Amino acid sequence: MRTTPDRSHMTTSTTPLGLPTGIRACLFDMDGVLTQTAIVHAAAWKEMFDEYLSRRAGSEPFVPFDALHEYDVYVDGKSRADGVRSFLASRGIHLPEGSLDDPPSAETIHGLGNRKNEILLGLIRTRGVEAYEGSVRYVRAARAAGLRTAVVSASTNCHDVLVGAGIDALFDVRIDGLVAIRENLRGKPEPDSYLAGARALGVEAAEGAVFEDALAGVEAGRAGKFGYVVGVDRVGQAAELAKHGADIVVADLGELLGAASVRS
Ligand SMILES: O=P(O)(O)OC[C@H]1O[C@@H](O)[C@H](O)[C@@H](O)[C@@H]1O
Repeated sequence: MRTTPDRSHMTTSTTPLGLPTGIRACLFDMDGVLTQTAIVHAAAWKEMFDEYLSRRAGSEPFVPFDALHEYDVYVDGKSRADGVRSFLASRGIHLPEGSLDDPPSAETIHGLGNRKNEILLGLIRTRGVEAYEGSVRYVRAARAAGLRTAVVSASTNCHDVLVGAGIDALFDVRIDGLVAIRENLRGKPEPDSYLAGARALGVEAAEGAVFEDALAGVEAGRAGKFGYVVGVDRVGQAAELAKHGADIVVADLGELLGAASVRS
C-alpha cells in the first residue's frame, strides 16, 4: 500500500524514478531499505535486552523487549550506543557509558551494545544477508538515469553487509557508523550523516532524495531539508513514517519505478 501525505509545497513527481524533478542524488539507508537485515537487528536487540532485563528481574518484574514497537521507537536507525541509551531510559534505567572496547559481559552502555553485536554477527553468519530485489532494481535504475547514489547507515557493520549482499559496487559514497564515529557526526534523527552523504556526492540537500524505513531516519531526512523523503514501510508503520516526515510511503522501492506507478 502506498500513502501520500499532504505536502502541497512539493513538486509533483514526474520522473520515471517516481521522484520530483530536480533530484540529482539518492541517499539510501541500508538495514530494512536495501538489505533484509532490520529484522535481524531487531532479533539481536531482543535477545540482548531480554537477557539483561531478566538478570535484573529480582528487583523488578521482567517485561520483555518488544521487538516491533520498542524497536521502532527507541532503537531503529540509531547508532548502537544511542539505541541502548534510548531504550534503557524509556525503562528508567541509567547505566555508566563504559568504553567502546568493553567486554560483552560489562553492564555499561557499550558493554550491552557489544553483547548485541556479538549476537547480531552470529545471526548474520548463520542466516547470511540478502538485498531486497526491488531496491536493487531501483538503485540500478537511478544510476542508469545518471543519479549519484550513497548508503547512509548507522551501522558499523555496513560495509560487510553490503559486500555479503553483493551490492557494495552500486554506491558512490558510504557514510556508516564507523565514519560517524571518526568524523564525530551526530546519529539519526539528527541530519549529520545524510548531510555528509550529500556533501560527499557533491549535491545540495534539496537535490537529494532520502530513502528510509526508520522513524529516526525519516526525521533525519526532514531535518536536513532534503528534496524528498521516501518512507519504506516493511512492518505496517506507514502512518508513523508519514507523521515523522516522509513525503511518500511505499512498501517496496519497486513501486516507484515506471510512469504507471507515479502519483502526485
Ligand atoms: O550495531 P551496528 O551494526 O553498528 O548498527 C547500529 C544500528 O544500525 C541501524 O541501521 C539499525 O537500524 C539499528 O538496529 C542498529 O542498531
